[in-house]
Amino acid sequence: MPVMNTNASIHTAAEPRYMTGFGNGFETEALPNALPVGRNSPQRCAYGLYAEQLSGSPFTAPRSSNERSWLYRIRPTVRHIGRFAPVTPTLWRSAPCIETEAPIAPMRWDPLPMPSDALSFLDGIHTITTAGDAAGQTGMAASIYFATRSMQDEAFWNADAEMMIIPQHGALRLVTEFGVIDVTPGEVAVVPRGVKLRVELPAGSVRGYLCENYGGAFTLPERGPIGANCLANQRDFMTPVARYEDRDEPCVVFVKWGGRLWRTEIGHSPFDVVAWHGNYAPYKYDLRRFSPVGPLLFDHADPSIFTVLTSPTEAPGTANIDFVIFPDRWMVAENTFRPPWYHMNIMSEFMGLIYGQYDAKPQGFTPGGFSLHNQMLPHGPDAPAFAQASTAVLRPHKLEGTMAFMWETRLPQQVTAFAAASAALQHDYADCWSGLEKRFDPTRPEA
Ligand SMILES: O=C(O)Cc1cc(O)ccc1O
Ligand SMILES: [Fe+2]
Repeated sequence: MPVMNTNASIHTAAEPRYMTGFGNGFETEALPNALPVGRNSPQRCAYGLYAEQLSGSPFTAPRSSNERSWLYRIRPTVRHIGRFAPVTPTLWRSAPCIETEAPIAPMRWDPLPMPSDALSFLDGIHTITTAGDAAGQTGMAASIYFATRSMQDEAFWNADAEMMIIPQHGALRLVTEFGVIDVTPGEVAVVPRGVKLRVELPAGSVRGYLCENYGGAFTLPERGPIGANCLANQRDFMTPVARYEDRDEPCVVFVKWGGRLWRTEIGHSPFDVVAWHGNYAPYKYDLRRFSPVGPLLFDHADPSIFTVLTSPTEAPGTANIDFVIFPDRWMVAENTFRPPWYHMNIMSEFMGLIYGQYDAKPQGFTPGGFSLHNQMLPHGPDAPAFAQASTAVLRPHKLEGTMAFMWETRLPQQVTAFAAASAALQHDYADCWSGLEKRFDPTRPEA
């Protein structure tokens, strides 16, 4: 049965409504019988709507990765564009972007302060790292976003990337062609490539993390021996019901295409989809619904056990991006150094902290901050974390009120000039390990 949403108002004040599931063939209509039954392209669509397909994968992609939706809209998207003009570049960058010769090192930044000037979500994207090549559909960009004003009579779509938005401070209302999504810190939203959106701020200024995924669309990881349940469960993903605006007022449409931002002006709202069906649609997920599975007796498992979503590559098990979280969980392993081990990794790791404290870095990694542990560069718990974890009496212990995340990519990440020159860069980051003195004593095998 199609999900009915008869609220055809242009206003977005009403609470959004969602359908649940991941990658379903959803159906939703904001007016009764707006969706054609049993076919995609009738000779004439109901209500004088136009039918349009949005393809997220090549037509011929295997069924498991084939993504497309059918949209029934007031005007086809070809009528949502005029002549495009380039926008004066902001601090938003795309790969490839090699603009600094900053020496290789583990890097960490304090939270960037909230700007005081009027910034929309688009104005306030500050890119920190890029990897791969947007045109080659490989790699990613990690940015911090700020916004101090809602987008109004403005819309945009990202032709270069799927976007994962992780609010860290403040709520966002994402008005999309497919419907409206509200997200707050603790939740994440994913907007597929090509989907138009407007970002509103229902409760004031915001800050958060933005991942642009140039590669394969985020999907759920394989579950292997874990079986059918736990980790991120399909039913906890939420996709909005159809909602449209029938509004003939001027609107500026921005498009991120070819690593540049373009703008065009039209005379109506592009959020004019009255009904849609398909499996290519935006969604949100509450990270607190993730059911962690971990070592129940001894040792520290690889962080891949906490993968929420993965962007695959052609190479099995080799992600373009793994989106991994470190949520509340019990630590129970016996005779174990419980925090992450010291390591070097062929993948490169961008980390952020949404709230709380991260066990490997009790100091210096604060909510809103971020770090980069690039390909094959060493890192691990700081000296205070080592001292604590290697001497603690090991009882079951709950890590509570914490939510760190990692975007881990197979590719090296390039730091932008903005990030390299930022006053928030911690030049003394490496000092957090300087207390790890030589402890070796060949006469004391018992340590
Ligand atoms: O470096 C980090 O803090 C992230 C991380 C966590 C973990 O538990 C194991 C490996 C890893 O890279
Ligand atoms: Fe790591």
